[in-house]
Amino acid sequence: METVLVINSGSSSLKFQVFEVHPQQGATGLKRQLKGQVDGVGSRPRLRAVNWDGSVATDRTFSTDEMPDMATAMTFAADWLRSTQQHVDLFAVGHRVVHGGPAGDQPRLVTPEVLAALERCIPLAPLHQPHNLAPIRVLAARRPDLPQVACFDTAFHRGHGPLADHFAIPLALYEEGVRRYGFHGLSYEYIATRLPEVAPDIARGKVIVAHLGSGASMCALENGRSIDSTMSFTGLDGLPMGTRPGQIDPGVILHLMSGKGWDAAAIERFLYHDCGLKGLSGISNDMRELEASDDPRAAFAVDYFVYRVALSTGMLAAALGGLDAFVFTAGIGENSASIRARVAERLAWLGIKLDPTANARRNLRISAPDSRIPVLVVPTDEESMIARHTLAVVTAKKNA
Ligand SMILES: Nc1ncnc2c1ncn2[C@@H]1O[C@H](COP(=O)(O)OP(=O)(O)O)[C@@H](O)[C@H]1O
Ligand SMILES: CC(=O)OP(=O)(O)O
Ligand SMILES: [Mg+2]
Repeated sequence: METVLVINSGSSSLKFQVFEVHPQQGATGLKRQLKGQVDGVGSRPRLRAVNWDGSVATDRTFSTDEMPDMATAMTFAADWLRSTQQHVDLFAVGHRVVHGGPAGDQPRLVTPEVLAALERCIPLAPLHQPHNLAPIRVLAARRPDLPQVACFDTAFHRGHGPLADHFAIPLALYEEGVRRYGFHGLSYEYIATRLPEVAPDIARGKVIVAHLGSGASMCALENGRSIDSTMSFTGLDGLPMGTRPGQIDPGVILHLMSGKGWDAAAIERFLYHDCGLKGLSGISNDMRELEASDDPRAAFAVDYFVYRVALSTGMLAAALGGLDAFVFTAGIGENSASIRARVAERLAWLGIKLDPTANARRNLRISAPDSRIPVLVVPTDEESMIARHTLAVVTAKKNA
């Protein structure tokens, strides 16, 4: 049996899937065999994987001492995968690579030149890119014959018009690559391919997708294409996240530098690791822990998150010039009925109204029948999007 292995490391999780592959059947020739993740990295690490039939392949919790960071998460997951996948023949490996840079408008077969270009993007995604590239490098050294495909979070947004793609800074910097790239593109692309299947009535319309996870952003889709997004040059912009502040006045950074004498490394650590839900609450970056806490600082951090999702909805609805549907996805969007309810309450002025039972059950449609705008929960699957791209890129190369 030949397989495609997909690796996706996020800011608090490492996700992987194994697909059986039949290249001659094209995009339909992928069948999921195994789906797993290490989540809660930094709070309560857990490695869990399920087989294609839903049976549990492994389920293990770790202390934060045993698994302090994403690098150790990667080692535990790789060791476990090696032990279970001894008899399979790898056809290709697909990787989520968060930053594709100015040239990253589509998935790429990894070559030394591609890898070097992606390494230059590390400063633009320090929380993700090193973990995205580490397994590519290890596999390239061990198995130089094995095709590897890099799929970029930024690629789906590369069709943005110039108004959405620029900062108001001198154009020379835009030419150097200082642009509003946008991220979570593999997730938005997957949702855009899912909507015609699950909600054909709205799939071609103006849709806001809220990808609310440890990293969080929102995207304005029109006819399945990205028009604008809350994240920009790096994954720091837009919504508050587990440990990132989201939109912040650059004057704060100047103040940290000249008022408090912080250097670039200290500021980078602060912005990527100490802000967001963790910074505001002083308790945790994990939404589950904040929702379970009765500490007022936890409640404030949750309020702030909900407020900023609602503000960004107004902004993206303006970018679209209207709104036909709102979609929740990712860790928080798929699993927290209370966050969905609270966001919807703040959007009542748009005519949004949830059906509490449908929301509690996480139905596909969670809006009330008389809601002016349908609200959906569509579970994302970045890995299956990566598997499809990987199969297409490798097959095209073999047929060339
Ligand atoms: N039942 C739940 N209620 C609230 N938040 C949840 C729930 N399940 C998961 N989450 C949150 O989802 C986030 C992780 O989302 P995910 O999309 O997997 O993140 P990432 O890919 O960025 O690591 C965490 O903040 C976690 O607390
Ligand atoms: C870009 C980003 O923030 O990704 P994640 O949500 O997986 O951390
Ligand atoms: Mg993610």
